[in-house]
Amino acid sequence: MILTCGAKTFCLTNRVSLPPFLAICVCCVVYFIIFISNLEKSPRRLELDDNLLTLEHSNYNATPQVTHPVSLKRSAETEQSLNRTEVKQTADINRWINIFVKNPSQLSVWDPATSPRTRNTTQQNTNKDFKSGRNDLRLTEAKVPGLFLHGNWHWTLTKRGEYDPAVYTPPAGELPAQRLPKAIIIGAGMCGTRAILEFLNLHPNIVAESREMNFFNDKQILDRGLAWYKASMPLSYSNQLTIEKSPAYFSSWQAPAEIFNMDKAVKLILVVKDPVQRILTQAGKMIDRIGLHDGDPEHYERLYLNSKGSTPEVRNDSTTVVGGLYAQHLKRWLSYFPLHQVHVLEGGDLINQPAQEIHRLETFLGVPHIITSKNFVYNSTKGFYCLAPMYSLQRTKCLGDNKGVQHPHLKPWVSQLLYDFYRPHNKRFFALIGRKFNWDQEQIPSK
Ligand SMILES: Nc1ncnc2c1ncn2[C@@H]1O[C@H](COP(=O)(O)OS(=O)(=O)O)[C@@H](OP(=O)(O)O)[C@H]1O
Repeated sequence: MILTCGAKTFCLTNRVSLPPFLAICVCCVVYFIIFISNLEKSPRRLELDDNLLTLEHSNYNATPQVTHPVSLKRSAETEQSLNRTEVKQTADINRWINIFVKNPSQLSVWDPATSPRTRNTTQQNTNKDFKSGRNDLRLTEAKVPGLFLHGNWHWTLTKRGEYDPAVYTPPAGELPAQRLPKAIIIGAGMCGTRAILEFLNLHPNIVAESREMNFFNDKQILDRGLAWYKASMPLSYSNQLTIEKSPAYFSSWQAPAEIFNMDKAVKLILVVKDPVQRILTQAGKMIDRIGLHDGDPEHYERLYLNSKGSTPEVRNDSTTVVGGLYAQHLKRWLSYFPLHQVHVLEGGDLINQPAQEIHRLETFLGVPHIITSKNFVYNSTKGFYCLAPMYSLQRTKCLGDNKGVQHPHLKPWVSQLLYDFYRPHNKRFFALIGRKFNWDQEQIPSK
């Protein structure tokens, strides 16, 4: 309407005949629509841990060779604009990127003109996207390494820096697939499970699922079945080993049997630390989370002390306390798995000498020795070893702020009570594993 009126006025004042002018207007409108639709397909930034990769896209309706690099950086703006679905997509993307980082030689630019079969598949995905009204990046359905799709665009991941092919090469011609874990970090919670997962994930032959799946300890999740569990795992090649960590498995009644049913040859990793220090981690986390003061012990003491009677006792019904009864839990595991299938490491050793502990784990897992002390840098602010940058653009990566929390100070009599409580349990644990750790009160490092 507006267009016609405007055109009429323009024609009358300028003495131009109407049809050619209308044709120009229609062209402008068409051009405008094309411009808007291309805006929708313009590159979007994705959340990534490291400024490590370049994502390129090209429109396969246009010339596939024309690519537009997009640097990926974590940014507050991106994080805010992500809705829940997109966050899920981002997690998928990060999982893929994990594979790509480890398998750079498999990266390939997809040329739809020479790959008609893939194009058909991807076209279907694209249609599905449009039908469901979703306009997010789809990665999970892309079957070609290095490629994923968004609308009419195909995206190609390229990386800066890569593993030396002498160190790792994926099997020729193989596509990555999701596999059940061959090793599981079963616990114990608060003892360094995240550090082990992150450190092992440096290894090119190891692919770690970063989420705690809690599959074998939770009946409701277990009911989803092994196929669901497998489909939740990251992509890997056949010469890689998938690992998962869920610290709740260790104290779970059902987890040992269920994991045995999945794979009786699965390798189990158990990290333990002085159970009193473990309690302090839990108390420290509570203080941190709800902003308590060290001087408000009555709040966090409830985690481990029962002060209902006249004399306070250690609460042997609290999960915080029970979590440190290592012998009790390990016994259940050993009724399914032989001890040589369980690698036990001490949390303090992991903190002080991560490279040595990971070296032992590499032996246990049967992967080549690749991770060395060069992969770690001590961060004096954090008070822990962090991951050294692997590539020029990467920064040092420490574990999150919820690791290495400030521990509250225990009153001497409470400390005595806890050490006396755990001593016989620790003794049984040492007898089970055939090793002894220095978990006596005198040995407590001052934090
Ligand atoms: N390198 C490095 N950086 C940071 N933290 C490290 C590291 N290595 C081990 N740890 C110890 O990990 C403790 C937390 O254990 P988890 O990761 O098993 O906790 S959780 O169960 O997943 O919540 C955590 O316990 P707290 O120090 O008491 O917070 C750390 O001591």
